[in-house]
Amino acid sequence: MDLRDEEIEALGTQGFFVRTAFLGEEQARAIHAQAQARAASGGLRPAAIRRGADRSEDTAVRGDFITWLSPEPGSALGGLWEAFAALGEALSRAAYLGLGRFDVQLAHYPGGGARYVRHRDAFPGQSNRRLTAIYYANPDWRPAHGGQLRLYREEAPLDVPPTLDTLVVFLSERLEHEVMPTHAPRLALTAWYYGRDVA
Ligand SMILES: O=C(O)CCC(=O)C(=O)O
Ligand SMILES: [Fe+2]
Repeated sequence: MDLRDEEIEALGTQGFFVRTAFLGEEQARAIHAQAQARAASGGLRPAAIRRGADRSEDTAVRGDFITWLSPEPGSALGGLWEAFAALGEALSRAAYLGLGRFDVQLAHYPGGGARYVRHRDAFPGQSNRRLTAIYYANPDWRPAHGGQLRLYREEAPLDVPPTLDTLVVFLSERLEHEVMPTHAPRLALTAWYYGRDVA
């Protein structure tokens, strides 16, 4: 996969970049269909948050339902997995991030105002999550559906709508972000990449 110079530069200066039309419409729709079927199968669980040492669920903080994926060669989600792998390799080469393995989560926000309050995905010294890559699988997303990803960069925050085939990449320790209240079902597939020094 090819990274653009401006994407590598934006990652360094702003801590993120956004690419629309990442895989193309046909592949994106197939990913949507498979993700949607997984969400409808009832296999997703309320996401947990950490409060001190405890794992707890608090839908006011985080209202999505999640599952962790495994590679499924030959399927649409398997194709996305491969694209995440290629992205990690390209970023390691181009941006010297030294990325190793990654986990992939499917998250479904059911609508009804479900959100995820402002947070960071990693804290220096506490976690080895280095990079977050989020891929959205929502055809026909409209402004009235809300659910933007709000990125707290140095200037005024940037709102990214979770439209089909949009990819957002950011440094996990650096960028605070938030999922604005969603008023329609919203699907996101997120890869978290770890540093190479972790087994
Ligand atoms: O779905 C999104 O846009 C972001 C979700 C998020 O921030 C997270 O799961 O950590
Ligand atoms: Fe996050």
